[in-house]
Amino acid sequence: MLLAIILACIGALALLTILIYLYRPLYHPKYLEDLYDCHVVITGGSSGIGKELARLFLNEYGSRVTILARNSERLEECRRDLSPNLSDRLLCLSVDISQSYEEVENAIQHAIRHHQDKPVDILINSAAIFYARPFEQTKPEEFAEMMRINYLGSVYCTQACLPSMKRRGTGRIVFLSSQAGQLGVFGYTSYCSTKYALKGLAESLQMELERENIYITLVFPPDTDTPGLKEENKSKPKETQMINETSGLLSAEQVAKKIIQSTRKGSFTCSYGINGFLLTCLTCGAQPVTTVSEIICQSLFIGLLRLIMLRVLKSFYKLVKKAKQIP
Ligand SMILES: NC(=O)C1=CN([C@@H]2O[C@H](COP(=O)(O)OP(=O)(O)OC[C@H]3O[C@@H](n4cnc5c(N)ncnc54)[C@H](OP(=O)(O)O)[C@@H]3O)[C@@H](O)[C@H]2O)C=CC1
Ligand SMILES: CCCCCCCCCCCCCCCC(=O)[C@@H](N)CO
Repeated sequence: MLLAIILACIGALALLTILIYLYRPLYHPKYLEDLYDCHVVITGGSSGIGKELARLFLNEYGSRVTILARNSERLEECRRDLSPNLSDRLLCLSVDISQSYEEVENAIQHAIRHHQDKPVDILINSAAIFYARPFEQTKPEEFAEMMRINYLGSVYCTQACLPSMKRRGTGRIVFLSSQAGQLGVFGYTSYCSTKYALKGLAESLQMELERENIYITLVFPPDTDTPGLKEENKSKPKETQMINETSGLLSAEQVAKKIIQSTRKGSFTCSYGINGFLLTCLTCGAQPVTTVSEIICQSLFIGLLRLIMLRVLKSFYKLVKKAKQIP
């Protein structure tokens, strides 16, 4: 009996070794050791997660930072907060990333000139708008606006930064998706779609850019304590609130720190907490992998995770039904 168990274990180990050999990670990004003097462009860097990222890059790593956002007053306030001594390492530019590609391109060119012709090393697409609202209460133009900012804005910024990355054969591009970019949630018909769109963009783009040594990170945070979330909470349907609560609430600093870590590693995905980890494992589909542990978790657990997810989903459907009865 004992012998049979030992043999089975050895067999399983051998099989696993062969599998690991056959299924090596798709690519091996080089770890970004030195962030000092790196030029980091952060869209939506005047608030929330983007602002926290700007703070960390500036103060912890000594990087050069360019922030793009619309509201000039908020940008000015952000400049005073992050760089009270008016360092020229921080450039804040007022631009709407969703309006015209030319405008975005001019802003990026301006930023490169400002930072002593340093091309963009890291682009972080954090700018977005979001609110939770039932489908029928969302106007058609609101769907268009959200897609323009959250999706097209990220496309424009990426296109404007890419040529200089390609020329040098190095670069990192980050897209802020959300756990709501991994599953549909009550009240997020417009928002989820924009975040799902980023997944298609990121996967296709990584296939084009891996040979150029440019790596993409797709980030899936749960609710994060930011001015954007406070605004969203003012009119959030209780169904959305209850579903989101199951994944907890993080601080912008927690989210930003892990984004920097994952970007340095060049990981394709960046997720948070146990729910985030399981959700990312479950929804990996045809995403690229960069580590053996991802391959093992995904191949061993997806079936089981699907069963768990169906239970979770059932509880969400129940909760939504119940909520209709509560005035
Ligand atoms: N907070 C959360 O719970 C979660 C957030 N996320 C994602 O993380 C990212 C950051 O979120 P968060 O920090 O909460 O957001 P905030 O609402 O706090 O900040 C959004 C930033 O984007 C900028 N922005 C919005 N529209 C435009 C535009 N058209 N052009 C340029 N800049 C724009 C805003 O500045 P201005 O208005 O002045 O232009 C602001 O700086 C978003 O992509 C969001 O979807 C993901 C999961 C959870
Ligand atoms: C098998 C694994 C089980 C996993 C459980 C899944 C729980 C999902 C909760 C969904 C939370 C969505 C948060 C969106 C936050 C966001 O993007 C907004 N705050 C921005 O507006």
